[in-house]
Amino acid sequence: MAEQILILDFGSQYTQLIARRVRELNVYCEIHPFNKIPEITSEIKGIILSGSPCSVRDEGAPDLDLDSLRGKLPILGVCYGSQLLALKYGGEVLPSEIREYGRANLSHIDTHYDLMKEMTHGSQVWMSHGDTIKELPKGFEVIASTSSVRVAAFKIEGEDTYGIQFHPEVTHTSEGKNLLRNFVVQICGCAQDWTSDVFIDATIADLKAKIGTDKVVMGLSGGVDSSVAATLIHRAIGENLTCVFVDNGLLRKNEFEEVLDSYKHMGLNVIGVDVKQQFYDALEGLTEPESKRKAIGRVFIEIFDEEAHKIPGVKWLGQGTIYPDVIESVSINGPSATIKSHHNVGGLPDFMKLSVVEPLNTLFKDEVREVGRALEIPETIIGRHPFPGPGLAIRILGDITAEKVKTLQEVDHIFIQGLKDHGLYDEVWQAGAILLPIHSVGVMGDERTYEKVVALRAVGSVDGMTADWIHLPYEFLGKMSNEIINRVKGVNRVVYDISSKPPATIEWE
Ligand SMILES: Nc1ncnc2c1ncn2[C@@H]1O[C@H](COP(=O)(O)OP(=O)(O)OP(=O)(O)O)[C@@H](O)[C@H]1O
Ligand SMILES: O=c1[nH]c(=O)c2[nH+]cn([C@@H]3O[C@H](COP(=O)(O)O)[C@@H](O)[C@H]3O)c2[nH]1
Ligand SMILES: NC(=O)CC[C@H](N)C(=O)O
Ligand SMILES: [Mg+2]
Repeated sequence: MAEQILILDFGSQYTQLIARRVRELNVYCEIHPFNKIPEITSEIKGIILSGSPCSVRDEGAPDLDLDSLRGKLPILGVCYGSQLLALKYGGEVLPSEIREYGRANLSHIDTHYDLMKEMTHGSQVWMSHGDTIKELPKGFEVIASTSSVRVAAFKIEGEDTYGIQFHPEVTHTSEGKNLLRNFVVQICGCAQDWTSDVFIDATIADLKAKIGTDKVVMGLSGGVDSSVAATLIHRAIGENLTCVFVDNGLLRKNEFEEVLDSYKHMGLNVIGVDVKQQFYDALEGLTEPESKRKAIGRVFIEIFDEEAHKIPGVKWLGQGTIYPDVIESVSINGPSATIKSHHNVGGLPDFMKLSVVEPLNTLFKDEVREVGRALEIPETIIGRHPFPGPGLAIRILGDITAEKVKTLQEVDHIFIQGLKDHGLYDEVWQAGAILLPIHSVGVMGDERTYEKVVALRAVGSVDGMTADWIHLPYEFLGKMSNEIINRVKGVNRVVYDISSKPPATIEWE
């Protein structure tokens, strides 16, 4: 892989944003936990120390061996990272009188320093801290201040080590991108040549070297991630790739046929397997969300294993795993709390004697889409809303039956088609319908009804990590409600989900 910036994570909610901003500068970067620092190879051009929910004054606060890094390559400490630098070398960090959260303005900037080049007086910055650097160690110079924070930025004399109290990665810091560019390009000397094309060439070469003449079997879902991953593997090894598209009985209306058809035009070798009943049997009677997810994950693996055995010489299982899936499973204190078990993360069971190949496990969703477009994958696939592997099973609250799936497929179809017909589909990052396990009373044609409730959900997001509900036009929502209640038997009430993530999640289970 090309030159890169290493981001050491102390657990800040903004660490992923730092990575995104650096990549937007066409510079590759990776996030690693502060206590699992990788080998510092010559490809690493600089280090960013992230913020943290911890205080440097806490007993057992996250710490690392800065002596082994300082002076060897450029370092930028952000918030906690800067406080750690100050404290460890003899400075003083104290609780600030007021917890500084929100907008502030740089009242003093020393633009002689590379980090501060082209930053303007009064520039808005985003603060989020409870501690403040009262005294800097000897040899540390203040290079920017706000009216209430004297040490808003510092540099260590004679080396490219910097600290900033504010968060350049947050868009509320109006010149944050300029500051990060100063660090990554001026100070670290990165060439800004990391593009989709570079990624594609390097990945194909890497896949060729790794897989050689072995055979690969891969689960293909019609979604963006697996389609892009399969195309990359196909470019690398051609006919030695076999894709398997599983009809788990939890797909959307007509999806199995439509997706198989769209892959025909892409030259991929795709086998469709109809194993609906196997999934329904495994799900029978299960109501608890995690039990449902685990059962689905298990059957998926069984099916892939069966299919792999049908192809002589298969050594690899291809997966469409992307970077957020990986980050979520390696937090700084070991694996983070399991919020939802994604069925494709966590390794394969022992009985599967296959190695895993995941060409997209360093990319964010929007980057995957960019790569897909560069590979000229049809927009009908690249522009698709994400759809979870466990499918409608996590949108049917309670137990799963074929009849409930049928009902939800009809509702989902009306909603998604409605979004397309009204030019709203591309305004929305992901949308779907949820079948609730409750009945409510209605009246239809003078008759009392006692039928099911569905919820509609449409969110905006960049990478699914955070999301906001979309303000769909009332007229549109009204129309959808009418159509659903009139056309789908057994549904007499429609509600719209107005929760953002966090504190809710996109899927209900
Ligand atoms: N119906 C399916 N048949 C075969 N493999 C599947 C199926 N559903 C999911 N998978 C596998 O599980 C992986 C994870 O699914 P996930 O939904 O996260 O990604 P995706 O479907 O490729 O993309 P998207 O997030 O855009 O839907 C996929 O990359 C694919 O390898
Ligand atoms: O392939 C998948 N397997 C899963 O188990 C899974 N769970 C959630 N999702 C998708 O991930 C994104 C974030 O979802 P949540 O906010 O519900 O966690 C949303 O895009 C969800 O649709 C999944 N995708
Ligand atoms: N955002 C941060 O890194 C905050 C650092 C530390 N927890 C503080 O409150 O000052
Ligand atoms: Mg999917």
